[in-house]
Amino acid sequence: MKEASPGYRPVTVFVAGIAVIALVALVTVAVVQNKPLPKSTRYRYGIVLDAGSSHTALYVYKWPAEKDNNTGRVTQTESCPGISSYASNPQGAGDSLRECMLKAAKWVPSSRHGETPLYLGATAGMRLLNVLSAVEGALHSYPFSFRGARILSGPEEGSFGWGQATTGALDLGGASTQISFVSAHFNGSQSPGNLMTFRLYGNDYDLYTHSFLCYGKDQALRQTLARQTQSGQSSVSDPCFHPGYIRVREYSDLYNTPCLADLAPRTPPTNFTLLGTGNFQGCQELIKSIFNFTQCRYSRCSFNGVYQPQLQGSFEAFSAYNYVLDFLNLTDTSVSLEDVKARLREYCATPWSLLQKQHPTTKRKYLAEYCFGGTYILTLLTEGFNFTADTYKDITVVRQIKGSDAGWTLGYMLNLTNMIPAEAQDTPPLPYAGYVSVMVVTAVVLALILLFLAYRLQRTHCSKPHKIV
Ligand SMILES: Nc1ccn([C@@H]2O[C@H](COP(=O)(O)OP(=O)(O)O)[C@@H](O)[C@H]2O)c(=O)n1
Ligand SMILES: [Ca+2]
Repeated sequence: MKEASPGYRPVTVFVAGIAVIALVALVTVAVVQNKPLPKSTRYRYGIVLDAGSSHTALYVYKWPAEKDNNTGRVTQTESCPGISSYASNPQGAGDSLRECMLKAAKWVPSSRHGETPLYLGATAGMRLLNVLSAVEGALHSYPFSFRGARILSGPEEGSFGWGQATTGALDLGGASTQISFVSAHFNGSQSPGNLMTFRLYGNDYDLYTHSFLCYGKDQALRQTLARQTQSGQSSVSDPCFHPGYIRVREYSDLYNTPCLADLAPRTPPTNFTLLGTGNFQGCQELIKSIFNFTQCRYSRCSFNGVYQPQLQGSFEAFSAYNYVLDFLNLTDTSVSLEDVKARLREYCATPWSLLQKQHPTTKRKYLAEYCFGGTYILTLLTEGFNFTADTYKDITVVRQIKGSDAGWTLGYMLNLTNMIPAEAQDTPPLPYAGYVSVMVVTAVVLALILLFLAYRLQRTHCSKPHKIV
């Protein structure tokens, strides 16, 4: 009997060869071919300027380049001066955004500048077209893809700030305030002007939304001052300011707003002296006087004859709701309305001199107005929007919604870049890491099977007794 030859059979060599080639090929494809994009181009960016009544805010958004539907993370924000204050100096309005825009140019990788959309949306009191056109000119000079500056309508301002079907949005700005929510009792037939319809992820939504111009925090305050100066008083005792607060204000300055058009006394003195008395109750009465509750031609109204369906679901409150309630330690809405009132009663009565000592770093203008702000918020929510002791708990005060700064800017950008998905998404593609893992595991398993097969073939070949021919 002749000993079996120790050499490999060609079929064994062939199978083992295939195994090695398969392994190398698959790992190569997985690792080399599907290399992630270089860091600087892995993301896309979008910039939105929110030209509000009190300041302009810049938001830089960032999302993975392969997934336009995965938008929504705000990466940087910056506050620039308000462009409305440049009404008489349009050139200055454009220049005022320079610092903000230079920061944006640093934050967005330069290879992405040219394709990064840049939008400016102006809200509420910003109907100053000459300023807007100057700003447009200035924004064209940056390396981004500028897509225009425009004024948002009230419904747009309200509805783009709304993000989740079950959660309403409450936005309190300086010039206007917005309320938006989905209500089973609303289909637009009662009041078509308050209806915004959306198709999102395969569902249709009928959103109720209303923007109250002149009922933002600053314009509401001016309205209360107007109530107290209608006969050209030279001194005013204002319950919404702290005891000991005293300030001389100019009539021309106070009445220099469309919200108080035709209300200015005919021959007022130049100035009036504002004296704080720090009385919550009195402040609330004064604030109530700027709302009209008497006329309503619908089944139900909020105020000023504006239709509002029954409140429904939870709410997220942001902007000045957040600034003011955060300062007053009142963002916890599980605190009862009675306790909120007690806190405001005590806070408004705090002497101005003491308050300044307690908060040396807070901007004086803001500090002086938190008593008014808190009282206004409480009154707007309960008397205006009809929140009750019970439904007040449904409000969450937020700075951010789902990781993005709360507000209308993200919705505005997604809408203008056609990135709001109307239909439900297909199963999402495998992320890069998942893809590589699947490829490597498949390759290794395949190679192991083939190597095992080769080994078995070789063994059968060696152990089988060879026939002697
Ligand atoms: N840190 C801040 C910023 C703004 N505010 C006030 O919050 C209100 C809304 O500010 P905003 O800039 O969101 O208003 P708009 O510019 O959108 O009209 C204004 O009355 C500001 O004076 C504040 O109390 N604390
Ligand atoms: Ca705003």
